[in-house]
Amino acid sequence: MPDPKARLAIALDYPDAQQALKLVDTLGHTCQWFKIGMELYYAAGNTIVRELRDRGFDVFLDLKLHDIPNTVAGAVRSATQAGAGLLTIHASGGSAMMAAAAEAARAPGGPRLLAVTVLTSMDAAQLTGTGITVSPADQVLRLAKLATQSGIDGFVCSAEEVAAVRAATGPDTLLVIPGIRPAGAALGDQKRIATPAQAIAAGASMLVVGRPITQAPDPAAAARAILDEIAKAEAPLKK
Ligand SMILES: O=c1ccn([C@@H]2O[C@H](COP(=O)(O)O)[C@@H](O)[C@H]2O)c(=O)[nH]1
Repeated sequence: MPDPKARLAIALDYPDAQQALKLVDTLGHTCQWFKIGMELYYAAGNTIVRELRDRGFDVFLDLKLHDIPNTVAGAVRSATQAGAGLLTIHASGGSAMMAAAAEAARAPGGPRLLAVTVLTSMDAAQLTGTGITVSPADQVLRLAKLATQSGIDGFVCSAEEVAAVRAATGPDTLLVIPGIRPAGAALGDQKRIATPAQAIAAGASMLVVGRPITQAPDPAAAARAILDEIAKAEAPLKK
């Protein structure tokens, strides 16, 4: 059975490195992957990426790049220098942007690229408001196929779409799933959600969890409970 630690990324959504590292220290080596999003990266840049790498952790840089191809390729090269293992771009940036990012990521030490399809905070009504009148599931599949053709390694989608994306893109595709809420957890701004067990059973490769851990009274216990849930959900798939 794969180590459940390899299947969980903790979202360090903090305004500065000090608060982020306090949580990292609280968790000890319960977890292996930490996700740095825009809030922390704009405050602490590549310094926090290197700090986590120096402590022996893997870093998922969730910058959701979305710009013209030349600019995104340059951003991928900058992220490569910091040593991030995973980096996100927005699939809605289009095939030329994704192909330029994929080419830049092929440099030695480059990150695996994940294309964000439809944000898990969006439901059908919000998607329609942006002018996209197909369902979130259809839009996720459309963008996943486009990203695959553009040379992208994996996708970010919700647990609601993961089985369909897995069927369309194959067993080796990296499918990373945020919007994870253990039973009874507050939804916050997330709309397309699932429990850790549901997401793993549906075919997720890796789960992203932020507030259910970072805002828990005992973050290390919350992380351990999610790792246990992942391990139990994995077991039936291995029979
Ligand atoms: O579609 C997406 C893409 C990225 N995210 C990020 O994941 C975490 C989720 O945090 P929670 O506190 O567990 O809701 C956060 O950093 C988002 O930027 C996402 O939620 N949905």
